Amino acid sequence: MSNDSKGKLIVIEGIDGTGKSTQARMLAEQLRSQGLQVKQSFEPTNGPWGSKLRASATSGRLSIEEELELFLKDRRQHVDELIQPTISSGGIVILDRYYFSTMAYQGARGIDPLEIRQANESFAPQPDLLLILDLPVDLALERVGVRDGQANEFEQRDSLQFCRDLFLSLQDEPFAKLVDASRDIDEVHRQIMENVTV
Ligand SMILES: Nc1ncnc2c1ncn2[C@@H]1O[C@H](COP(=O)(O)OP(=O)(O)O)[C@@H](O)[C@H]1O
Ligand SMILES: Cc1cn([C@H]2C[C@H](O)[C@@H](COP(=O)(O)OP(=O)(O)O)O2)c(=O)[nH]c1=O
Repeated sequence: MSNDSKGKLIVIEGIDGTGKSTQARMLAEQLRSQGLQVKQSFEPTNGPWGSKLRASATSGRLSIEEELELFLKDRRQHVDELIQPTISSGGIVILDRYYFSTMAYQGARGIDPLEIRQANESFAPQPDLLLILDLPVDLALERVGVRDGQANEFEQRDSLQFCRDLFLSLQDEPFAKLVDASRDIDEVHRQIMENVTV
């Protein structure tokens, strides 16, 4: 589904620990300082389906079928209630994770990423800009480890490698930009701003 609304959808993707939340916050602040209407959001959301998914990350992983169904339900609600209304009214949405994470993380569990993409794009608008924050898995785990004390079910090394490779496979998409997330926070922000023409 192409995004032909007046506003802009900016998506930040990358494995856990690449700095998505940090950069999403800095980008939103920068664009708001330029007088733009910006909504920052993330997936899984804090809605009913997203909350169930978050709980499962530590209480015990759901079956791949249940997990995929919940991510699709969470995203449909997110598109209907926040994403589409905001960009249709000319606003900017900055997302910390979107359906590319589903392609990566549920792809790592054996579902065909292309099928996941097609299922999502039947209702979810493609982004105007996809920022892929790239970082070696070991470096990312070091950052997450420091923050969470231990990696959760989603953050096992081999599946993170699959996810990193999946994200990298998207860099040739017309809307994608690869960002070296190993640089310091301000340098990563500078790289991102180079790609965000308002
Ligand atoms: N460029 C960076 N260099 C070093 N540490 C970073 C950088 N960006 C973020 N961090 C730190 O790494 C951890 C994960 O950052 P976060 O933005 O939550 O990543 P994500 O949302 O991708 O999981 C946090 O402790 C954060 O302060
Ligand atoms: C959006 C999305 C996230 N996830 C996973 C990635 C995260 O490890 C986990 C929880 O997301 P999140 O709370 O955003 O973790 P983090 O802040 O570390 O990014 O959900 C999927 O498996 N599929 C998806 O479609």
